[in-house]
Amino acid sequence: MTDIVLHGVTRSFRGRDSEITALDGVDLRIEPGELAVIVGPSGSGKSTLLDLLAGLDIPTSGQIRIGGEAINGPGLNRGVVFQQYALLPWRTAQANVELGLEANSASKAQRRERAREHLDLVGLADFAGHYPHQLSGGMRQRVAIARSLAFDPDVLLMDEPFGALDAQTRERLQEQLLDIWQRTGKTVVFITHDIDEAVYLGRTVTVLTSRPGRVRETVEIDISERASREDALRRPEFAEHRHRIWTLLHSAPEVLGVG
Ligand SMILES: Nc1ncnc2c1ncn2[C@@H]1O[C@H](COP(=O)(O)OP(=O)(O)OP(=O)(O)O)[C@@H](O)[C@H]1O
Repeated sequence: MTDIVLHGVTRSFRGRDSEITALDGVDLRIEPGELAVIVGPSGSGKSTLLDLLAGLDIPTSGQIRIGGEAINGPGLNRGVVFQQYALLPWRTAQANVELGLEANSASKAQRRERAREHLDLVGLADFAGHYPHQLSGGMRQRVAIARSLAFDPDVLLMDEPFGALDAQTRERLQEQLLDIWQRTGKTVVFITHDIDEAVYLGRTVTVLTSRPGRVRETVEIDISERASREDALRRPEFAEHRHRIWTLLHSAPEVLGVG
């Protein structure tokens, strides 16, 4: 299991006549095997943070270490799932999952077997031969998750992965993600706008301030004995955490109109 450490991470973008600081001095530690949720107002640098973790972008200053190693680019120790499915339309679900395995040295038969296993893990074993246009939005996103898990990354990075889905599908996938997380023990970083989703999924929820994004607070989500979703949502701790995060988000300067 792998930890993630951000130390003084700043990312600025040069605009036409000014500089935009998306993230400013972010310090964060995510424990090995943790499901860490990041929330923040629009423009607080959540996607920028995920791109930096994925190695798709590099910080202007500061350092990111994953499993003790400095991040300087993309790597097979990290799987990424974006809001849009990013599946290749001309490949079947099976072939899309195999795609993630083509970069490592597995044989064709091994790739086929691993892709099957992971389609099974997301409940899509019967849809292996279907093309993306034959699948619902939720199914496509499950294929994308299977693809990211198939090459067995240490860390799963998810940028609003359920944001484009209807409420019922979203709830089903949240439950499936918790199940996969418990079964695989991966370190997961999950970005969302949705406070209920954050509290339901997160074992920690880190709240960012509005631009420039800084860590406002990391809230430990401590909900005992979650027998089911309904049970978790009914607990007084759920309401307390929800209220705490709502308050942290809404006391941001942007919302008060003073920043
Ligand atoms: N490549 C870029 N060039 C210039 N500015 C950028 C670039 N990428 C992000 N930004 C700016 O950085 C800030 C943070 O953007 P980012 O997309 O990370 O925020 P976010 O919290 O993910 O927002 P949202 O919740 O709306 O998706 C924004 O002001 C955005 O305009």
